[in-house]
Amino acid sequence: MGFFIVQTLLAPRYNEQMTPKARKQFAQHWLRSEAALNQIVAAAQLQKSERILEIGPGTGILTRRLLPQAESVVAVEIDRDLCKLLVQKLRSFDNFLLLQGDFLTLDIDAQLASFPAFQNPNKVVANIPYNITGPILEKLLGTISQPAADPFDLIVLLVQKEVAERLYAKPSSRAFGALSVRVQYLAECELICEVPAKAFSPPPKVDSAVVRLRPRRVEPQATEPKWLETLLKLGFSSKRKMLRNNLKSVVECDRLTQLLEQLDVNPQARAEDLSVQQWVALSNLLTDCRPGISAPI
Ligand SMILES: C[S@@+](CC[C@H](N)C(=O)[O-])C[C@H]1O[C@@H](n2cnc3c(N)ncnc32)[C@H](O)[C@@H]1O
Repeated sequence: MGFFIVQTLLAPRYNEQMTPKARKQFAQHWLRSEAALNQIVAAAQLQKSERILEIGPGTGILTRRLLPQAESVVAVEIDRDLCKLLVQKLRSFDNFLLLQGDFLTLDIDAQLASFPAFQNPNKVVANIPYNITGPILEKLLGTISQPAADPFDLIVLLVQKEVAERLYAKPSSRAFGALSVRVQYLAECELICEVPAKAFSPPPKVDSAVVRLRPRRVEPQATEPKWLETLLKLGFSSKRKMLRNNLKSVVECDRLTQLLEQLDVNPQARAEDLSVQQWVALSNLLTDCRPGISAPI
């Protein structure tokens, strides 16, 4: 068994040594740094029995390092011309499967139905296109109200540094925001290393960082996850305002003050001062404020 491309490709012939011109439309920046590649692979803590999903293999520079260390690698690449190149480059690996398509819309489980050796990848390792980081995170982790049914064991991603900072930010820090709460509700997040723009060709306008996400099997439980999502939207709607002002359409100031004190939170706190656990606790205490629920007598 070699590798498979789901759609038949007609593309220019590539010399394996040449690096294809990066296409802006697909946010292509080729990683050049051996040090960064080594850190990504080490962060994935691979076992030979593991199945990897890679998003955007590009020229295959990371894929080539993953293949000898895992049972299988399935990679999703949108650029048809690159798929042609990858097929040529990685033809000697029989544990590689290439799917051509848009990661965001591709039904990967359905595509893998006829390839048992590649089904149910348990880790994700990728240098992703930065322009779709949010939707990729959502597809991998799900949302607070709809977490991934069968979460990955580990996700290692190279992302824009500014996004990375938000993912692992601590409460009350500059970077802590609604994205931090949403993602940290679903996964433990840690910084592995920073990667300067010059580590890529062509260099992106921003620096990057490798992050490791460990999806939680038992997440901090919100009794009404949709309500928590609504509260986060309201709470972070105006970053400079105190939380009690941002939430005044759903709860009276006095009651919120009392609840915040009960949670050991300063009543003058802003949304970013609450930890994920405090957000969950607050939403659980405020379930009676949901639209359509009458206030307690
Ligand atoms: C930043 S480059 C990384 C390439 C390679 N992994 C590396 O480290 O050099 C992002 C890759 O994602 C691919 N890509 C962009 N949008 C995609 C999408 N929606 N689905 C799948 N792949 C996509 C690009 O074509 C490109 O190969």
